[in-house]
Amino acid sequence: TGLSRPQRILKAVQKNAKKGDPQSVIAAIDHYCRHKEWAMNVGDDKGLILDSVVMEVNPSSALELGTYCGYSTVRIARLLPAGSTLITVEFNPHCAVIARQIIAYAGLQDKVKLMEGPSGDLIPKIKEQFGITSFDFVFLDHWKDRYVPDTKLLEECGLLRKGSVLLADNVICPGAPEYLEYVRNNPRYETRYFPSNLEYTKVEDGLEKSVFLG
Ligand SMILES: O=C(NC/C=C/[C@H]1O[C@@H](n2cnc3cncnc32)[C@H](O)[C@@H]1O)c1cc([N+](=O)[O-])cc(O)c1O
Ligand SMILES: [Mg+2]
Repeated sequence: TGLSRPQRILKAVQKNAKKGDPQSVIAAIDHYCRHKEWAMNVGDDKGLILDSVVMEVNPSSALELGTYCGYSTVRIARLLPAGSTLITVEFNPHCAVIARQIIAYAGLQDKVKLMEGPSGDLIPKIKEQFGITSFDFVFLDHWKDRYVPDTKLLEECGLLRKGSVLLADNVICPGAPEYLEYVRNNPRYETRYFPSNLEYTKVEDGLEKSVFLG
């Protein structure tokens, strides 16, 4: 059979982006997914909101749940200060192998640690494995029914501190209703919705930014 969608996205990067230039990698994926073949990257419109929150937080330690092809991994890692680390979690080995190549093509492999496996199993291992005490920033973009259990797990594992910022993709489309219920009715979070559109479409979607109050 032919190439998979992640493989076609990697090919578009190798063909159209400049090695070591994260912005050109982002532009190559956005162009391919807008004009050739849709894919579930956070995309350029919501990506600008992601960028602004990452720049505001300026995290030393960041976590991404759901790497997919590494598009948002590149978006986040390119903005991290020197010496910072982004841990990204992906359980599909085929996606992981593509994401590693896209992250390396952007020249960001020294800032990113990709953990292969299910978030529910890996989150409890992060402290011991990476010596991380807590995350300044977390981007949730994996299966939408995992947002609540993994947020609770991050709390239980002591990986959130007063001021940690959670940013969740797709809270409108495909939707994460339980997650919105959880953070909006929880005195331990200060939460705000950033309206936008589903990647590469005119469909309404947005990001929910939630600050953990400790
Ligand atoms: O379904 C969506 N995202 C799910 C993302 C899934 C990605 O995260 C991994 N994953 C999942 N649970 C995991 C647990 N642990 C590790 N990796 C995990 C999956 O292997 C996949 O690579 C989605 C759908 C649309 N859409 O319009 O339909 C738009 C979007 O922006 C989306 O993000
Ligand atoms: Mg998404």
